[in-house]
Amino acid sequence: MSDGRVVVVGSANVDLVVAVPRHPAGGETILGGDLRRSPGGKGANQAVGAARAGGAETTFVGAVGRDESAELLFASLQRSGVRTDLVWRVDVPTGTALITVSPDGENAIVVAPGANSHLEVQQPQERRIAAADVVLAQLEVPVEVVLAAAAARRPGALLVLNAAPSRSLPDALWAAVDVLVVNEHEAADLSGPSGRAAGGGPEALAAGLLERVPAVVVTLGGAGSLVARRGQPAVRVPAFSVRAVDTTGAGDTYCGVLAAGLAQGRSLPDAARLAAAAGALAVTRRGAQEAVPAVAEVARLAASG
Ligand SMILES: Nc1ncnc2c1ncn2[C@@H]1O[C@H](COP(=O)(O)OP(=O)(O)OP(=O)(O)O)[C@@H](O)[C@H]1O
Repeated sequence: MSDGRVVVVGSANVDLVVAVPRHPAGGETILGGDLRRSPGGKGANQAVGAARAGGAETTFVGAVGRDESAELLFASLQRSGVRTDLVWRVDVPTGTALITVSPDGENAIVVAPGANSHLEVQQPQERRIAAADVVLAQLEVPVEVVLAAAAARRPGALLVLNAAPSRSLPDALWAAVDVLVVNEHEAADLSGPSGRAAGGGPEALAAGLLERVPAVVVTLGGAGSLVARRGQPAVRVPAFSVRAVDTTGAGDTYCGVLAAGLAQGRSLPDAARLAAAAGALAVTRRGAQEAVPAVAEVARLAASG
């Protein structure tokens, strides 16, 4: 099976995380624990997933500033084997997520998109996209960028869209998507009032979304995922049973490995099984990119299921 070529187009952020006894109220100052800085952003996380856990030849197309945060992101991407030669450097701070975590594990997050808002797809990026088997995108960068990436694909190459965070999609993007990956909330948001009223379960939501795209994957956390394709019965992909420590980044690891599997010529259900193994391993470790497992670990867990 070939390595497969994936181009991930999306966001890169540095996560600044502080544990707090409780979230502060407006106007209040509280003391928290030590500051943790870690590489994140859905695009960068998914690129690490595709390369490190999925084994695909992966290019990340994103934008960062000329600051220390950018260096942290480059180091993490490159450590995982992601090609970073087409990442834009702009005169705007690198995207930053300010995250406080309370003892019950609830996060409060403010994102400053910074450089992510300045991402562009120009000729060098278009050429790399034209050589890809799969283009993987999310919605933390301007939607015009996702459309430009979709337009640069060669015939037969797939656009996998992780429609997160939730926002409505323009018709041109609906028309370009080959595989839509959403969690249950995102599926309900994209389905609108009629989809939600149809009974609400993942099968019903996926059936509604199949009217707009040829294939849908609904991720269901510890309950696994659902793979639905037009004209075929939907397939439930069970989760692997693990001790969850930190669920951050499970969805991103899943998306990266799903894209890698498709680029390597696997069927959607087969790619989803590998993605489930990678997502399960990711929840056993803290952090986002730091928690992404290696290909061999994913293969071992997948073979045990
Ligand atoms: N607790 C868990 N145990 C085993 N597998 C899990 C667990 N949580 C997630 N996974 C795997 O990872 C996949 C993606 O997780 P999830 O559905 O939570 O994505 P998400 O909502 O996009 O997550 P997030 O944005 O928080 O990373 C699941 O479909 C499942 O296969």
